[in-house]
Amino acid sequence: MIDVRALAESEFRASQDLFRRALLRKPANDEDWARVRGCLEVGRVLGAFDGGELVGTARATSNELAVPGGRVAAGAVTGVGVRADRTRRGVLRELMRVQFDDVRQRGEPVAMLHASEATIYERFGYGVASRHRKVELERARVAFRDDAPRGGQVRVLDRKAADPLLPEIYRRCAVDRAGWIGRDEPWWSGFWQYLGEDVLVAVHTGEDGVDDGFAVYGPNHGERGTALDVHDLKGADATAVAQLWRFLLGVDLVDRVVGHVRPLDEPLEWWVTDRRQCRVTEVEDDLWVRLVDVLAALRARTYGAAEPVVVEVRDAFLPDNEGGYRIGPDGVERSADEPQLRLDVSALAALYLGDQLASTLVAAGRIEVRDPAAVAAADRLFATLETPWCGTGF
Ligand SMILES: CC(=O)SCCNC(=O)CCNC(=O)[C@H](O)C(C)(C)COP(=O)(O)OP(=O)(O)OC[C@H]1O[C@@H](n2cnc3c(N)ncnc32)[C@H](O)[C@@H]1OP(=O)(O)O
Repeated sequence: MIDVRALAESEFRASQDLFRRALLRKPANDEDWARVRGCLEVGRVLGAFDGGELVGTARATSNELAVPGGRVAAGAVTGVGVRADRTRRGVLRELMRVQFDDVRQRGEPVAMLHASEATIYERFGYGVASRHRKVELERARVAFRDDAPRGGQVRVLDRKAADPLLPEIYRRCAVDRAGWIGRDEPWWSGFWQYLGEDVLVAVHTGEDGVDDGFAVYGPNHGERGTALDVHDLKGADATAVAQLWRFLLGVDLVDRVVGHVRPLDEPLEWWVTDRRQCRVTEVEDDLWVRLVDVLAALRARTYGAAEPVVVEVRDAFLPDNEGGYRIGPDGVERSADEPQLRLDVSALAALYLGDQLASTLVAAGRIEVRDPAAVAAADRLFATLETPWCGTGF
């Protein structure tokens, strides 16, 4: 019998050690623990017990998620692990059940996570809501086109000088892209600690004198020469982003610049003279989203101009979400009308931020079509101009 409860603060470190062991890592040293401790919220660190022994853990922090046309309160789930001698006995299933109850009670319509494996979370109703890519550019072969955006100034700062500036610039860079999440002070200190001392920061200042973008990067010396790893790069507009890339590609003694966790629609290949030099070496799932309260989550976003569509949602794990929803530009209601489309809540997550078109999920067999006219309408309702992108690990 598995018993899941919120852990007392005195139990937090044991749960973190269990999580790290589950990820095949050593328990945290005191310095790492102090950093992690700053991220933990009392009441949101769950422990699963079997016969009084801690055998699994999962935690969440209170955050928000940008959705098309708005923001929604979201539980950011992380620290999920089950002791290796107790896996595949339903421990995670119990943790997920209790965590979703808690997320709902806190009035968060959505839970979100980054997954260690793509095979774990769909059964609990999560779906891939955004993706990211990795890009590599051979510095010697890359030149910016004359028509690429240009303007403002880039200055280099060391980490300490950048520390107080970046949270504010990050907020300024949120613009309207779905997938953005908040970064609090413990997040930033964890980020700096994770990257260590050998990173630099470039800050872009716009023509108006306001800092509106940054890149966090560091050298990586390997068999293929020296790469600049770009760990984080955000800009309030295309000029800030292009100017930061231009700067990075101009740093001396560097063979390659590697952008990690970049948005799929970043127009890098359009900015350079030889687009083949912008090599996309990975496309991966970024944010997994779970619509815990489907009605509230659907109501948190706006929709494109199209006829409303009645969608039947299946949700085996949280069955009170099951049923029909009428989704249109004027809002979302529960509906008892004949459904035009049927889909699982995990497939709805793939539509939610605009990552996938309904027609793609129809072709994938993930949406059952009762009324073919509804497919094009659903495409127009859910589509967004920018691809969703989170780009923030947690
Ligand atoms: C957000 C994050 O923190 S991501 C980090 C996740 N943690 C890790 O990857 C650490 C290593 N792995 C683990 O600790 C565990 O294997 C966990 C947490 C992934 C799964 O815990 P378990 O207690 O074994 O899961 P549980 O027994 O509840 O499984 C429920 C279902 O998921 C399936 N499942 C669980 N883990 C996996 C997996 N890694 N791959 C495929 N299927 C899985 C089970 O087979 C079971 O399927 P069923 O519903 O058809 O019976």
